This record gives sequence, C-alpha cells and structure tokens, in this order.
Amino acid sequence: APYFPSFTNVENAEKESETNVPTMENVSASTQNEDLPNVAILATGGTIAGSGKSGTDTTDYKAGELSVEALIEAVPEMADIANISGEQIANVGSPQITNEILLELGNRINELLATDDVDGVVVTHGTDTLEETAYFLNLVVKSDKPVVVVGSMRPATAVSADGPLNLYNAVLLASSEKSKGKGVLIALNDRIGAARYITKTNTTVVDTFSATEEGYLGRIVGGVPYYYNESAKKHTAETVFDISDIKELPQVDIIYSYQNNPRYMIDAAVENGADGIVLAGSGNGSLSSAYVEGARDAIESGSEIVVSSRVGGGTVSPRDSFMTSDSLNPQKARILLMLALTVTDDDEEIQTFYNEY
Ligand SMILES: NC(=O)C[C@H](N)C(=O)O
Repeated sequence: APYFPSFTNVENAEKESETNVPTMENVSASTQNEDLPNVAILATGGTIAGSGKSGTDTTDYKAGELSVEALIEAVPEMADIANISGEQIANVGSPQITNEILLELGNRINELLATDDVDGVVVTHGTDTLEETAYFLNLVVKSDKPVVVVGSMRPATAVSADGPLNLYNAVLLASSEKSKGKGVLIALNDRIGAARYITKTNTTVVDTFSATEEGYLGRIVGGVPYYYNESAKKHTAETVFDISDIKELPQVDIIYSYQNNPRYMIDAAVENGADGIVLAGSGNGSLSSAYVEGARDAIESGSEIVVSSRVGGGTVSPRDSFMTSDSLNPQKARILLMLALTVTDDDEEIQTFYNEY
C-alpha cells in the first residue's frame, strides 16, 4: 500500500475500534507482555486524529475526528514495543485547548505516572498549540518517567500521512529508559525535541517544528533513539509548580507590538481582569511609548507585565522597567506566567522563574 492502510478508511477504523482498547482501569494482565514497558496514550485531537474528504485533502480536513482506539489500532507495530492503553481526554483542534483541558491532562498524567502500572505517557495533540501544552506539562509533571507530545501535519486520511510513524516514534521514546529525566519531549519527523525549545515555524509543511538555537535533544534512527543534548533548564520532577489543587489558572493575555500600536488593548486586558500580560515586543523586547505607558498603568492596577519578543528567537535581555521572558516566545512565556502566578506575585521571584525554567 502506498500509505498507511488502516488510516485511509476512517469509517472502518471507527467501526473496528468500538471495543477493546484497554484503558489503565480495564487493562487485563493476560494481554500484557511483562517484558515490555506500559505506555498510556492520552489523546486530545488534532490533525493526527483528523479526517479529510480525499487522500490529497491536507487543508480542509476536520481535526479531532478519530478516536484514540482508532489511532492505536492503526499502528499495530506499537504492540511490539510496549503494552499500550488509551484514554480520550478531548478530541478537538488544538486552538480549542483550554486551561481546563491543560489542568485535566496534567493531573491525569501525574496520577498515571505515580503508579507502577505506567512507564511512560504519549499525548496526541494538534500541532497549532502543541508547544504550549508540551511546555505546560514540562513545568507540572512530577515524574522522571518519559512524557512525549506528538502530532502530525497531514490528517490520518492523507496520502503519506505523517501521523502513524510519529505516533510509533513517540511510543518508542516513551518506552525508552534513555528518555527518563529529559523533560517533556516533542517527537515529529524523527527528531527528539525538548518542550522548552521546540516551536512551530511553518503554517503547513510537514517539517514545521524546529528547535530554537538551543537545539534538539537527538533523533530516532532505524527505530532507535539517539540522544546528544540535555536541556539546561529546570523541568518536570524538579519544578516548584503543583497543579493538584488548582481549579482555575490565572488569566494571562498576550499583546503584540507593531508600529503605531495604541495602548487600548493593554487597557482592555486590565479592564477584563488580566492577572498578567505578556507583551510580544519587537526586536530585543523593545516597546513603543504607548505600550510602556500602558504597561506601567497596568502594573499600577495589579497586572503583572512580562516582555517577550515577536522575533521568534533569541533572549530578551534583562531590564529595570519590566520582567523579561528569557528566550521563551510569547505563547510559552504566557504558560510560565500563569503557573508563576499560582506561586507568587513577587517580581523578583517571577523573573527568577523565567531565568531558570
Ligand atoms: N496539524 C495540526 O494538528 C493543526 C490543527 N489545526 C490543530 O492544531 O489541531
């Protein structure tokens, strides 16, 4: 077959999969191979679970259509490397991922990894906001066991769908002792990336995910993970963030900089109760006078301000006037500010988080 057969007929995949993919609750000891690690796949939707009208439909398809059972049954080779269980956390395109879903996902992963029954977790996710979820998990998972976030750019129904091998590779990484203690990983296109450093860089192409200058951790070659680097930033078991009792995350908004920008968006965020605002400054976090004044007033009103950059790479250098995001892009700087505000509203402490995480 020119492309992965089980993924090409979504109707059959759905029909065949109505039963029997084990969840951690009903996984039966008799179906387990004791020599293999146990990997739980938590599905949230995205293009990896997407379905189009034809094999060449790569833009008008619907994300979040296939169930976790269908994804698992489409890649039977995963059973050779791990005992697989599946859970459906959500089934949405990733722009629909909310703070509520993040909290549910993070708490469920911590629950699973705290048991001896799960050795690693794979999260299937839409690529548009994948880096935000991965970085969130990087900060709240309380375990050294591997957590791998994976997606695809082509829907499951496409010719040369990239989902099946990406999913297999994610399970491979989640099953590997070598992946322990590396922080949350992002696995696409045979590359192993750290959640802290990976970002989406292209609207449509398959190799859209890139590491920032800080680099990749490694790659997968012939079904074997090769690691070369480690992240110098704190993650997972060594972080201070604890979401077990958190019902709602603080409201943090992102506001973009551009020539002639009016300050009313900052004012509107404050009026709507933003606990924090990340400013996507230009260059090295530079801001117009309108934004500087708006941001000063926002601080007076009790909102925290963090300056990141719209540039897409580099470190925003420290300054006296506002906190800065180190090398976190605005969307990841927002994730860290939400979590930081669950711990403190002290600027110095929050700045230290930006430098350490
Ligand atoms: N490739 C993808 O997964 C894009 C999709 N719109 C999503 O983020 O859910």
